[in-house]
Amino acid sequence: MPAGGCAYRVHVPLHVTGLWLPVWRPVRRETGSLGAGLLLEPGAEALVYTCSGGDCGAEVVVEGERIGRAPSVLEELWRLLGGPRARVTVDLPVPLAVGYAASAAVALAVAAGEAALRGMSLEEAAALAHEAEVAAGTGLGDVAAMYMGRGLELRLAPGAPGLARVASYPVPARRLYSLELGRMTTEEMHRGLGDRLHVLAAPRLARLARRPSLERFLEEARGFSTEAGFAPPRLAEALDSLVDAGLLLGWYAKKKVVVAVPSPGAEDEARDALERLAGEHGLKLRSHSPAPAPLTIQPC
Ligand SMILES: Nc1ncnc2c1ncn2[C@@H]1O[C@H](COP(=O)(O)OP(=O)(O)O)[C@@H](O)[C@H]1O
Ligand SMILES: CC(C)(COP(=O)(O)O)[C@@H](O)C(=O)O
Repeated sequence: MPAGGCAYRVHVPLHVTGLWLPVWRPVRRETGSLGAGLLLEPGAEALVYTCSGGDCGAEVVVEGERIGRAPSVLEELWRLLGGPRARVTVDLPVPLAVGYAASAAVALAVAAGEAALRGMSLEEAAALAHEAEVAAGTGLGDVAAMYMGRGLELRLAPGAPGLARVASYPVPARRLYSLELGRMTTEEMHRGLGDRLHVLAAPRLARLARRPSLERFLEEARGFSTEAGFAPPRLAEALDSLVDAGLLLGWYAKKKVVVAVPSPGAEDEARDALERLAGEHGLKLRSHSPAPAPLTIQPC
């Protein structure tokens, strides 16, 4: 930890996409995705310090354990910034490469910290974090969602903050749950999906965009998850039966994370049922709340 106190505190919500359509453009700032996802708390918490020379850079702590090497997205970000000029410590409440868009949260937190000390606008910093995500192959729509969205977000125009258009809808649940099935990088996921991604996601996204609601999002994202093979069939059956029993409003999976939204008033019962399911399948259960705000930054 640097000797002086921190200058800024940055908070970035997590994001789990349920549907996405990559939009590739010659320029990384314009590349992105159309799609929809849920923004979740707790998110990444970062402390920003002034630094000199070898002190500058980032430290990423995952569930209390400092990781040995910085995620690749930070190498891309620093290349765009001409090297680090701040010391940023980022605390993540979830692991990397599961599906919580942890890589984007780290990039955005570090970019916001760098911007604050350099007098750069937050929007420009967020655009650089987006470009770094695209260059690293770790995300397309996560930075825009985290910078602009809250609750349920729909990405209506692709690209970096400044170009993307994001519509947000409040999520009427105090608690949401996630189950972790293992690790999968974004690169592995896209390699596995190949051309099927467009065929599976496009009609579902079009239906959601016509009549956006949490229920429709969950229905379309669940359908996509099962078609894409993110949810093992036995687990999908068990989750569907919790929906049929009225405990869950819905669920979906992306990469190796399942998000389950309880029915209004059934949060405790849903948690008990998910705890049993997690035990049976040897999975990690986490509790979240819908993020009420996008990225925030304040003096320490
Ligand atoms: N223990 C680790 N230390 C450093 N980097 C890691 C570690 N585990 C995963 N990574 C990197 O973190 C990034 C995770 O990004 P991504 O696959 O998009 O997943 P996420 O959904 O968490 O953003 C990848 O670049 C991956 O190589
Ligand atoms: C799906 C993804 C391309 C990657 O998301 P993650 O695996 O969380 O890094 C995301 O950025 C999106 O555009 O929706």
